[in-house]
Amino acid sequence: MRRAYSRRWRRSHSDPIVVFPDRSPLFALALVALSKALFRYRSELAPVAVMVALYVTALVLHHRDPGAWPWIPASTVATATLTLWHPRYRSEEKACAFAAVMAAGAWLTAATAYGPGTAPLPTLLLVTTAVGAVPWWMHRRRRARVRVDRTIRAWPGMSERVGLAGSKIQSAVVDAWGWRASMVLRPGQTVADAVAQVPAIESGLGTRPGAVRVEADPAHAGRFVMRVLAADPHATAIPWPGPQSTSVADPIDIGVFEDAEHVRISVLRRHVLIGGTTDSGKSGVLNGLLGNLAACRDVVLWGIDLKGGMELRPWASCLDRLATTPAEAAALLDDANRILDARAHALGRDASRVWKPSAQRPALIVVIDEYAELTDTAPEAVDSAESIARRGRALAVTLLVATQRPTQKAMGGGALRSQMSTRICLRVRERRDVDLVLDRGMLAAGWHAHTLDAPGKFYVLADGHTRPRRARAYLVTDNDVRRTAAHHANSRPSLDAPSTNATDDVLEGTVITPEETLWRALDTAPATGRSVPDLIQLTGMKRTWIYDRLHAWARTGRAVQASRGRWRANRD
Ligand SMILES: Nc1ncnc2c1ncn2[C@@H]1O[C@H](COP(=O)(O)OP(=O)(O)OP(=O)(O)O)[C@@H](O)[C@H]1O
Repeated sequence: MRRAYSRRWRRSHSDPIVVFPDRSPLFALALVALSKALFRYRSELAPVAVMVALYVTALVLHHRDPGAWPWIPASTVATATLTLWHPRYRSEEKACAFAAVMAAGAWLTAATAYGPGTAPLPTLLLVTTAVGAVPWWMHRRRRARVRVDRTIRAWPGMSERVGLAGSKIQSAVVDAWGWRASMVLRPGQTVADAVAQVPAIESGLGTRPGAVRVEADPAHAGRFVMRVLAADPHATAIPWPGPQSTSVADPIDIGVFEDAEHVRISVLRRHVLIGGTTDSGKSGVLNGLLGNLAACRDVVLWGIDLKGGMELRPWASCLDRLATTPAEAAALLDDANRILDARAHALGRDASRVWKPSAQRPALIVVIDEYAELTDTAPEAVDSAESIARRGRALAVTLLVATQRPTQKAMGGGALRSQMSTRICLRVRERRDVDLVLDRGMLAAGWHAHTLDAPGKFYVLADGHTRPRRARAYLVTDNDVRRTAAHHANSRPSLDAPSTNATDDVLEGTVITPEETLWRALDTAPATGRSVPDLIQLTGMKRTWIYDRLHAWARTGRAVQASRGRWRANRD
């Protein structure tokens, strides 16, 4: 249940004014203190107020018309049923409200008929109120709302103590993880002032460190949103739900924000930069993206992994090409440029402006894990990468780049980084790295990636994500990767004819996919075939992967089992 507190709230919740005769100051002071306490604890005292109201109603009804009691059960059932349809309540809340209305109605019926003072009705009322009050008192969001009410009331004084004197809470919303408030700054104050005061605000509100977030309001320099988290929704790893995308045009769900909203980013026509220190979860984010892209029939995936293929090898069966040495990487990027030329030519012929991906004309995504390795070991490839970054968008050739620290040197100059329109910043070691990954000025605007405290936590700057909101990526396990890669390996698309023709003349000598290696091994096998252990060693792939391909090719007559456990190409 969400509830907005606005100016209306202030009008209807202003402190009560107590009027009393000017005779006894002590009595007057006691009355003021009591009425203030009753007002302050009105939410906690609500069950007692309901009990008193029920008793008085029963007293009046019993004295006026005790025979009217049959009307009460009918209206009770109608009211209780209405609570079940309330759209803002969750099912447990509806069940509690239903039970409370039914119990109150039953008691009121009996008390109207027999009189509220007739035993055991008073005892029953007391016991039922006490039992019914427990879930009310324990209710997490009721307590959160009360805390928010009190904070709003205390803010004028607190704002001075936390260094934001004159700022105001304009409205507040309680949600599943805590609450957030629209704040108005005093003229002259800036969001940067609020960001600088975050630790003081946390101390003033009495929260744990790290519970308060400040987000600028893009529409007004004198306003911001203050997010207060009662509990950290990112405290534990969030399991990967598996691939959700079926087309490269679908935004990919890579994790969740703190308010449980999903983080969806587009990779079609948008180059992606993933930055973060070692062990911050870069490969996890890459795996989440690859897991979804592997399930899409309109994108071909190429990979460059200069850490010996450690990160991308598990996806080999879904990658059309995988480069693991600097020479292979340079050749791969060269080929991607040839594809760009061929596609540009094809588009010119068809008088089209952009390459629209389909299963027959797939997009091409080049994944580069640890870009700094590429600039270090294959500097000649940097121009090719930059050319893809500059020209690739319209031609549906996209880069997905991960790096530990995207300095000018590591990125081979700033040209590539400036083309990356989607930035994912995981934990960085130094404050200034935030501006390196995201862009200049982002640290000052509240994108505090240096304070992220667990792997997989990140900030994202992309279309539709322009505020500094913390998110956590799904945890993609090795098992998830194995299962997803095996599931989609046989249904990957091939490049379109213009793209294939553009690279055909240079493919000789470049790295080939495990599938191609397997086919060559079968094609050159002796008449007695090659053993499965040999095929495993030649391709570097698992037994199940080998058998999946062999059986698929055997079904189409492409390969045959020469003898038990030995296979070759069908030459008949
Ligand atoms: N989203 C996540 N949730 C929880 N744990 C995660 C998440 N992502 C990664 N981890 C854990 O963090 C550790 C490091 O992750 P990962 O290898 O992805 O980091 P990295 O930044 O790629 O590291 P390196 O730079 O050394 O390659 C792993 O043990 C992994 O299980």
